[in-house]
Amino acid sequence: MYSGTPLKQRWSLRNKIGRGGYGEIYLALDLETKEHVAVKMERIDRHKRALVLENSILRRLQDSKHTTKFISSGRNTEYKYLVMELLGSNIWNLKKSQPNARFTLATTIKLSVEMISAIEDLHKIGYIHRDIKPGNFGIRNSRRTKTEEGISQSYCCIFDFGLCHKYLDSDGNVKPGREKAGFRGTARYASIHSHEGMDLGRRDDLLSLFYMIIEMLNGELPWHRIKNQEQIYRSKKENTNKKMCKDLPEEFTVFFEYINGLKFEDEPNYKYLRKLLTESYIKLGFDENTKYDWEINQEDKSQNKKSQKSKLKRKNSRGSKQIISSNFLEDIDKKNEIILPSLSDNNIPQISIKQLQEGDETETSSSTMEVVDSDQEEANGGMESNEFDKIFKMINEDYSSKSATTHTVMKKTSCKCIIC
Ligand SMILES: Nc1ncnc2c1ncn2[C@@H]1O[C@H](COP(=O)(O)OP(=O)(O)OP(=O)(O)O)[C@@H](O)[C@H]1O
Repeated sequence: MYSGTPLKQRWSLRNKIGRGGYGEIYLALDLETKEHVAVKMERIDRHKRALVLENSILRRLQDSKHTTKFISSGRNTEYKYLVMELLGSNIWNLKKSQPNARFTLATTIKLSVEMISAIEDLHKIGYIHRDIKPGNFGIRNSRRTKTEEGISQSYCCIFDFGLCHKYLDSDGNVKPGREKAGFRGTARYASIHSHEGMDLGRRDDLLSLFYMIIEMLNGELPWHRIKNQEQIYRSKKENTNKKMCKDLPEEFTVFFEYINGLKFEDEPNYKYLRKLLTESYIKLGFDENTKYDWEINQEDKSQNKKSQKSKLKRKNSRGSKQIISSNFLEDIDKKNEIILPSLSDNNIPQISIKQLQEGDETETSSSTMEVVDSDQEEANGGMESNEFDKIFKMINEDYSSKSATTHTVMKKTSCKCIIC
């Protein structure tokens, strides 16, 4: 774990918010702007140099609304680092926080449409992702725009480009598929082609997305509890699209059949796929004002808080002694507090930083790539979702009291409190 001085005298690292196959991600405070950012760190002695590839791809993707904003990159004596926009929760954590750990059809379709755009943007710059999974998509909490198909978007972002592969040659042609390629990605979401050692193409990112769609809707995939890669493969073969799409609108079957019919070199018709899902969305009676599940839950919670607060006010004004359930009195439970460090940071020692060069990119070769297991944590960037919840809750609290330099106090569980 990094415990050094602020990077480039500017980014002061706080909590770890993610860890993965090759790096660790920290919440950091930009001492100049006082904004929170995300910093991905990779040890300098790591020979696979995934962060260099990630840095290069992220810079090239800056015209896309579906990825994080690049802020800076560099290295010190021990680490390479990449500073980027901080997103909210990733999709895995959001899904886990919903009742039965699943999304409604409306949310799943909306997210899927955005994910198709995110994947398309990456493909357009000549790369395939090869590790499409819920832990690699996050939500940007800013205003939304509409897609060509009329659905609101610009909300869901893709990240983690460390396993990307360039599928176009320098003339912009699709490179011929390699006869034999090793397994790539995360077993739970990997396409059958990946299990079979075939070279991966654009279709495989979409096939992984299809598994994600089923998981978002059902909460789990049929092979959810299987760890062994070979058994996961067998389960994927047994659970045909017909079985998995059984209770879903017919557009999902059409979606699967289309991507399943793509050949290695085929360019997917992303617009067609978005249109299919949007049609199903409209048929089901949803429209652009339909909210994401977590927005509805948040609204419910804040409505509850408001009504409880006003009830409390009324009762207090009558001068009575009350025992209340204190979900909303989160900031006074000293027994369960988490301390968010002060926003002010003085004493910043000097540190020498060398910027990464734009062309300093490496394409991770198949022989050196890592196989990522389908472990639950792996779907989520290596962190338990409750760890994320605490941290992102802290950030929200922090923003609401940003001018203060004192500590923000939060509670972990609900309590009872006597109000006099
Ligand atoms: N910009 C960001 N804002 C907020 N959270 C982020 C950001 N980037 C990454 N994370 C969090 O960190 C987790 C791990 O990030 P990322 O997938 O980039 O790391 P990794 O080392 O490549 O992981 P893996 O090996 O699991 O793919 C993500 O799931 C996400 O929750």
